[in-house]
Amino acid sequence: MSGIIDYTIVVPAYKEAGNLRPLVTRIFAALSRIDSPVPAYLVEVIIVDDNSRDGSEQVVQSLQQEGYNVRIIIRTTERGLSSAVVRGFQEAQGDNMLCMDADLQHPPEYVPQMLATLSPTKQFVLGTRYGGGAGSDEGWPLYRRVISNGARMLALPLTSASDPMSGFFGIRKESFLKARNLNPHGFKIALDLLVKAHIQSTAIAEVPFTFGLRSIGESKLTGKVMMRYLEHLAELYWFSYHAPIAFVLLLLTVIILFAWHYFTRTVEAPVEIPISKGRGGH
Ligand SMILES: Nc1nc2c(ncn2[C@@H]2O[C@H](COP(=O)(O)OP(=O)(O)O[C@H]3O[C@H](CO)[C@@H](O)[C@H](O)[C@@H]3O)[C@@H](O)[C@H]2O)c(=O)[nH]1
Ligand SMILES: [Mg+2]
Repeated sequence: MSGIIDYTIVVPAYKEAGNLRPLVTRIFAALSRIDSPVPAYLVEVIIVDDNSRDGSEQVVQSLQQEGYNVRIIIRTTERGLSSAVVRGFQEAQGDNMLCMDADLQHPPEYVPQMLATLSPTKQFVLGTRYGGGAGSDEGWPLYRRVISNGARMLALPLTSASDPMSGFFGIRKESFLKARNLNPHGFKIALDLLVKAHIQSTAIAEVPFTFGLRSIGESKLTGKVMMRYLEHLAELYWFSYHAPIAFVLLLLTVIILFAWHYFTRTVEAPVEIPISKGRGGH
C-alpha cells in the first residue's frame, strides 16, 4: 500500500457484509482503468460499521489480504448514518473525501470522476438524481420518490444544490473542518455540511447519476428517520435565517407552490457509464 493518500472514500455501513466485496472491488477496478483521472494507489476506503456482527469485519480482512487499501472502523457506542460519515471524515488521510452507500445504489464506476472533480475551487461535489442525464432506477418505489421530492422541496431555501438529500457526495477536508455543530442524527449529512460549512453555490460541482436499486439487505429509512429529518430542517432554518417560525412556514408555502410545477417535469434518459473491466490493481 502507498504511504501517500490523497483521496478517502467513506462508506457508512450497517449489516452490509454481502455488499462490501462487490463495492470495494468495483471501486478499485474503476480507479484502475487506464482512463481513470485518479490513480488507485492514492485512494483509501474506510468502512464505518456500527457493530453489525454480520461478517463485515472478516470480509474487509480478506480484502486487505488481497492488497486492497480498505479498513473498517467498528463503532460500539454510537449509531447512525450521519455520525458514521463524520467519523470516517475525521479519520480520513485524504484531503479529498467522498461519501457513498455500501449497498451499490451509488454506482462505484462514478467514483473516479467524483473524486477528480474536487479542487480548491470546487470544494463540494454532489452526485445528483435530478437534472440532465440523471434519475432513479425505474424500480424505485413511488412512495420513496414522493418522500425524496418532498424532502428536497423543503430544503430549497437552504442550498442551491439540486439534490441535497443525496448520500453520494464529496467534500474537501478544509471545508469539512470549517463546519461546526454537525447534527449526528438522521440521514442528511450532505445537507448539514452544505449549510454549516457555508459552501457557496459556485463551489459546488454536480455529477448526474442514476440511483440504482439496493442489491442485498434492507433500507434503514424508517418513519423515525423521517421525523428526525423535519427536526433537522428546523435546526438548519434557524442556523441559516434565525427566522421566526411564522416566517418559515410562509416561506415554505410559497416554495411548495412554486416548486410544484418544477418537480412534476419529466426526467431525461440516464447517462450510460460502462461497468469497469479494470486491470484489477489496487
Ligand atoms: N454505520 C451506519 N451506517 C448506516 C446506518 N444506517 C444506514 N447506514 C448505511 O448508510 C447507507 C444508506 O442507508 P440505506 O438504508 O441504504 O438508505 P436508503 O434508504 O437507500 O437512502 C439512501 O438514499 C437517500 C436519498 O434518498 C440518501 O439520503 C441516503 O444517504 C442513502 O443514500 C447504507 O450503506 C447503510 O448501511 C447506521 O445507523 N450506521
Ligand atoms: Mg440504500
